[in-house]
Amino acid sequence: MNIALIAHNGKKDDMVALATEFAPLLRQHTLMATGTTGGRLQADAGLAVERLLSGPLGGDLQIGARLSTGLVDAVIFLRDPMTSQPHEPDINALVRACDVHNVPCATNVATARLLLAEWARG
Ligand SMILES: O=C(CO)COP(=O)(O)O
Repeated sequence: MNIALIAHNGKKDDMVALATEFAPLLRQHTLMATGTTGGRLQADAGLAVERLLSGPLGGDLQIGARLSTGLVDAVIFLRDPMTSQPHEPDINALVRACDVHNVPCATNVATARLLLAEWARG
């Protein structure tokens, strides 16, 4: 599967912890991420990740465009609901694209865990 991983700054530590815990599973898939998230996943979780643009520079839109053409099978997007983002329209566009194309999109750690645990089950 092609999996997109994205985390806002306040959630990046949570993303690294989640990815580290599920690293054996994630290594079996093709991973992409927005720029800064991808850097953390490479450096701190030891994962091979394709890094796209940073979110505020269009990374969410890149992932949304791929997803809309069938190139993304699942999204883990740890959004920070306590911090407003300059690129809120891009974020909404990505989440909307997931709904339009019926692609699983976990926006918090609890849901991400359910998804990952289900994939780990096979
Ligand atoms: O802003 C983001 C998602 O909306 C994440 O971007 P970065 O991974 O570059 O911080």
